[in-house]
Amino acid sequence: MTENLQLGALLAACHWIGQKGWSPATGGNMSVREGDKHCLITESGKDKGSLTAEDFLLVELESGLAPSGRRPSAETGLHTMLYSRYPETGAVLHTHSVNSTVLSRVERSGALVLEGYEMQKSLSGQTTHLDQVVIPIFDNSQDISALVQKIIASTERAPLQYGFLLRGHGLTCWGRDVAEARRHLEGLEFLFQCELQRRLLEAK
Ligand SMILES: CSC[C@@H](O)[C@@H](O)C(=O)COP(=O)(O)O
Ligand SMILES: [Zn+2]
Repeated sequence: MTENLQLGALLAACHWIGQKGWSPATGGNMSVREGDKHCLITESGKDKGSLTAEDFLLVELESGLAPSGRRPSAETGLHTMLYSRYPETGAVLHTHSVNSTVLSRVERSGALVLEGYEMQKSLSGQTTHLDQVVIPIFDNSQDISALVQKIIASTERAPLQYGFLLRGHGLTCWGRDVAEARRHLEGLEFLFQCELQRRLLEAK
């Protein structure tokens, strides 16, 4: 296998995520596309803030299995679903920040709607604070296959863009490459913090 040129950028992103406190206690998982049929994803149970290249496993998109026999992330199915259904996806970041965990519970509906923020433009394709950015929220489940099926069913109503929240669990976001996925993560986390503070201050 030739070297994946995105892996260095992903490792740097994982270390940055660790420093931000967005993947505490082994939470989170990260991956990059490796051609049409594979991705490289974090091994299950690793501390995501101190990963090395050896902690990434080659996984088949179709089966979700690692030919090496090692155990990929418990949430591999969410990554392989994104690479399989959205061929432009090049990198996926799943994190467990306090803000994404809390906001996904405070908002009880099936989506977080963000509007009025200049930083919405950190998301590719967004050009104005006047538009609405809709981040779907799916109820958390330990049955990742069932969760993937629910998410796929929801895409018939609206295709996924940028990211989605799992209630009480965290954020999964992606991009065409690591740099874009990282910008989406940082932009969304900024927006989540603004939205939580706005709701707190405006609460009667
Ligand atoms: C710290 S428990 C978190 C896990 O259950 C899971 O949600 C997670 O994000 C990390 O799982 P992993 O199998 O290491 O990829
Ligand atoms: Zn998780």
